[in-house]
Amino acid sequence: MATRESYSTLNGNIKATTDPMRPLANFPPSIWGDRFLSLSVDTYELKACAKAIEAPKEELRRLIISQNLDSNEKLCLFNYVYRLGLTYLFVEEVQGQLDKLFKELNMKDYDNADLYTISTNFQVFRQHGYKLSCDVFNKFKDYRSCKFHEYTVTDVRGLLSFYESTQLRIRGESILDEAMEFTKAQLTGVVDTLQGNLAKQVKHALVSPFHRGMKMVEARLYFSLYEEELSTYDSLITKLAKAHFNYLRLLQRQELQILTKWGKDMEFQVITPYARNRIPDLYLWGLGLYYEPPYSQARIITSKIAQLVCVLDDTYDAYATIEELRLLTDAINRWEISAMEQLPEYLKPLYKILLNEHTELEKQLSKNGRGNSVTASKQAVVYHSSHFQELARGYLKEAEWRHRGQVPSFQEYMKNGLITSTYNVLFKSSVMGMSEIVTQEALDWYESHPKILEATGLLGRLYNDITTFQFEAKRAQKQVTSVDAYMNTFGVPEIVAVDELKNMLQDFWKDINEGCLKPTEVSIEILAPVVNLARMTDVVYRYTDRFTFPEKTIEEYITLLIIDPIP
Ligand SMILES: CC(C)=CCC/C(C)=C/CC/C(C)=C/COP(=O)(O)OP(=O)(O)O
Ligand SMILES: [Mg+2]
Repeated sequence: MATRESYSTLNGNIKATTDPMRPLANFPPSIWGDRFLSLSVDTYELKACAKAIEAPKEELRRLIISQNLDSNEKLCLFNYVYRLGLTYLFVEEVQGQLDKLFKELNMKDYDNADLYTISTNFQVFRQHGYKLSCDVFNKFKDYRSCKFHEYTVTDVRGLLSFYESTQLRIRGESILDEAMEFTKAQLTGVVDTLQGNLAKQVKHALVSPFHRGMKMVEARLYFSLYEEELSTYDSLITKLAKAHFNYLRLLQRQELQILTKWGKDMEFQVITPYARNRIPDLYLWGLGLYYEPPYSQARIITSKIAQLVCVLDDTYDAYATIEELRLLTDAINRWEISAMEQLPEYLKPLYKILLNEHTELEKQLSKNGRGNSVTASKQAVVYHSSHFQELARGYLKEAEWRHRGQVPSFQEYMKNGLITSTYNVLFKSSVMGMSEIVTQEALDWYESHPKILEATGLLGRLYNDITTFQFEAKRAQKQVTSVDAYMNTFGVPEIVAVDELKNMLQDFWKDINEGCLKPTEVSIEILAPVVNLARMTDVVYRYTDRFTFPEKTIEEYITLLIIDPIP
């Protein structure tokens, strides 16, 4: 690295001679400051809000299992329940009903059904893991002209639901690939001519398709955008949804207060002033992974780990010199407090936090867990620290490429990219946090490199690269990304490389969708945070890097979920 002055290493001890020139990124500061420190949540109020859910929940349970609804009415009800984020309250009931409906399904039933009905049925089955064939859409296509029928174009509600269905496609479903392009083009063409809520629904779906959105935000928006439809259907659902949003909002305020206090106690602002100190934004990631109340511990652990990963990433990419990074990586891989001695003064507090937080986690999980879950979560902590070490080595590899001005082959980049996507660390954080439901079997599954995990990790790596490579190229040394590696390996210009990487993103989503179809390798509860992480990645990196520049999306989402009152 070009340094104004430099550090020298003597027998593993670094001596600061003068200030080196650092690859500072000038990240914008968090807009939240200490704002959430003063959020106080009354425990009595929280309990009362939890209690307010019970009565409408029981009423809705009765409706779900009642014999009075026909199959289409049931699927319609499950669609509302799912889109409002309420399915987890009725897992067994919904599962039992869908099992029966899917078994009894006769494809002939769809002969006279319209585009909206078929698309909604398709979404409900696929969202719950039932592989309803995409052939149900064949009748909307004219096979002589290879085009979708003219009459579909005038059915905007049907088109919208068809567009949402295409987001659930897997590899080989070419009719859904075509339908995605077709519905998107048609909806884009008519959106400005539409009125009222339908206009808002189409506009929103074009910007953020439901399946790829953050669940709780989509639920809140669904509640307001589909209010008329919901209220004509059954006031019971709106009553439950409102009580549920109220409870969740309070719980989230409490969790964010705890995390803000933790961030202040850790003094990130003081020890890593060069890094992104973004607790509320990273809490949003945690919330995106699991919003259900029982996963409070998981949200808090994941958000803390994400903040640690964030300052570590910025230390590697946007502050330390290559010599310092070699020492830091070595110390992280030694994972013992005495290794702190080899670090420059400014890195010592960060190193101490990394180790201390893991020890704290171990203590907390042993204290809270029960029976087998203690053994599994202890094992998860071990895996977690080893993935943290792997992450540090991955970050160093990137730094060495950058330092030498070397561009690796695309294959080599992707192998390391899976590590630097941070997803192995984040997945292990979720395993630790969800300790109540984590078994040794689930842990073994994580370690067996399942396709859905790889697809989610690589989705993160490529999405992040595509939206950040231009910003990162402005630093003192150019960051190496998949865009450079692809251009170099395949000898194509930047525009072609970016296009190819974007196509890969679509394939990763297809693999993720496939991994959620029955029979799944692990339970839906274990799969949920994996898919939700892919959703958060899509939300944050779909257009630009909305993590580094959070005023669009992240700030709007935090305001909607945590600050604004429930209407
Ligand atoms: C990488 C990725 C998809 C992260 C999403 C998960 C997440 C919230 C991780 C913690 C913060 C982090 C490292 C953000 C990316 O920074 P960056 O843009 O500087 O990442 P880079 O240095 O790896 O390119
Ligand atoms: Mg970075």
